[in-house]
Amino acid sequence: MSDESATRTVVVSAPGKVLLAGGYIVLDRKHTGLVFGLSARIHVLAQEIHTSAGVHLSEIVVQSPQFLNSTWRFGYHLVEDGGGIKVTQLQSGAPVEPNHFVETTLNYVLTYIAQVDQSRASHGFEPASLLVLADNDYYSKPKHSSASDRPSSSSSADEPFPPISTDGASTTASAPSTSAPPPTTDPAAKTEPKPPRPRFRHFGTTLRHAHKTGLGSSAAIVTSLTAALLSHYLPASLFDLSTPSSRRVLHNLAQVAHCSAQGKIGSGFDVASAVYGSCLYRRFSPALLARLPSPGESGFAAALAALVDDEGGDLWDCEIRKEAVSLPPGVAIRMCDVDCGTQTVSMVKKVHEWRDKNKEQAAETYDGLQARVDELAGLLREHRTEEIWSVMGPVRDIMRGMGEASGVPIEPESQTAMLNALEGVEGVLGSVVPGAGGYDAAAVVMRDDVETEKRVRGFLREWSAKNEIQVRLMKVKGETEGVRKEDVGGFKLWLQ
Ligand SMILES: Nc1ncnc2c1ncn2[C@@H]1O[C@H](COP(=O)(O)OP(=O)(O)OP(=O)(O)O)[C@@H](O)[C@H]1O
Ligand SMILES: C[C@@](O)(CCOP(=O)(O)O)CC(=O)O
Repeated sequence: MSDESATRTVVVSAPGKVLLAGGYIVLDRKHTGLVFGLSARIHVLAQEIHTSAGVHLSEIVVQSPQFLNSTWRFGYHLVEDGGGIKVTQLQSGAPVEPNHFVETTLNYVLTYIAQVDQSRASHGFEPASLLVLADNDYYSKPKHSSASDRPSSSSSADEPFPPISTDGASTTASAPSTSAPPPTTDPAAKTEPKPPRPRFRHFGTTLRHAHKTGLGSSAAIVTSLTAALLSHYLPASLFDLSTPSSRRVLHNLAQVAHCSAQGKIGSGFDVASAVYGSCLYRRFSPALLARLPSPGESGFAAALAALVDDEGGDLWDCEIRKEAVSLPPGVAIRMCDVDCGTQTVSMVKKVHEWRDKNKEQAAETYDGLQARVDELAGLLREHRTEEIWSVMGPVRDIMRGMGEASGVPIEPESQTAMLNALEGVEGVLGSVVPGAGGYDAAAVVMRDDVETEKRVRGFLREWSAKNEIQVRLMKVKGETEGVRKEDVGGFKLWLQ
């Protein structure tokens, strides 16, 4: 690797999220939500593609080597009338399902880069490879994972999956997946020590069929992909992730791209926490995005850059209060995966229908929940550990009430039964079905010690057996840090 390309190789990671309190109300600018970042991160490694002498490539390749059939190749072109850069997914060989979040992010970020770095227009974008590596907790465990947790020989050979070393890092770059040993049924193999769990597991399925746990994978990937592209293509004088102004650019650009990919239905709390980590969040005015042309439309590039740069500082009216949020020492936020997942969009639609038909009751409920959000943030910030239960219980009651009134399973009965019992375990301080509720992973606020963890694991094991379901305590913990640059050295076995 030349010195020049080494400096352009970058790894960025962004955290997942848990909206501990404030689901639904945070969609309204009148209200706020209490969101924690999570230790589960999505990493994006950006590097140049080296071609043989005389070979000219103009491609951006995004790969998620933990999933089958997850290599997306894009061509790109400049659209006339200031329509920006548009990417087109290239198909070669077996058809690959589009990745809407990745494609949309490329359209927005490449357009922004071309607009702010005018010198680039003359030579376009050098080909680049972007590798997405998600911490294992973003998806439920595959039911029949092989002993090695690596792809079987049936996975596509164009999906590099380096062999795993004992520390979870891979040992060679771009080794075809066929190098993984096939699953064995030899009974003698049972006596062999279990191979170490890889840091980035192969899920043995396509992304579409993966069971997500609800940690905010789309916001984390849009944010880390945006940051990786900006860091890779722009000189440090125009983008430096360690500066507040560049973080603001990243936040604004990732919000716009994520909102567009999501169909403008979210409050943006997940992107805010992917960038800034834990915070008390008030959303931006939805009108902010209303005037922005779509990618490819006349004037899109200039309007996007003006919106993202916000030179006057008066466009983005969201509030991200980091100082309002912390965790008492010795207390952790943990997550319990119930291996189901939830359709947030249809739940939001139904809750809004109820809110619009029952204005008074809804306003009372929303105000009641807001009071609890503020109280809970205050208790945690002031380290009043013994009082946590006294606010988390009422948060659950209000969420359950809102679910019953609107006919939405915000806290489904099965979750109610489990959380009630779980709250009886010594060391558990409170629990909640976070965010929109439903069957995403439940959040548990508990003492951060091995004894409590043992008791909680034991409880979940028994609960799973008794109820013939699969509930498990995930490794992930609440943490405060947002997006960050990672040491490329830790990923060198994924380098090309
Ligand atoms: N590892 C990955 N590689 C590439 N794209 C990914 C990856 N993980 C998630 N995505 C993108 O994010 C989409 C999932 O977004 P979705 O909003 O449904 O989930 P989520 O953000 O995890 O949900 P929630 O907000 O409930 O946690 C996928 O369809 C894909 O476009
Ligand atoms: C319902 C909502 O307020 C929270 C959704 O949270 P989650 O994706 O279920 O963690 C929607 C939003 O704020 O984007």
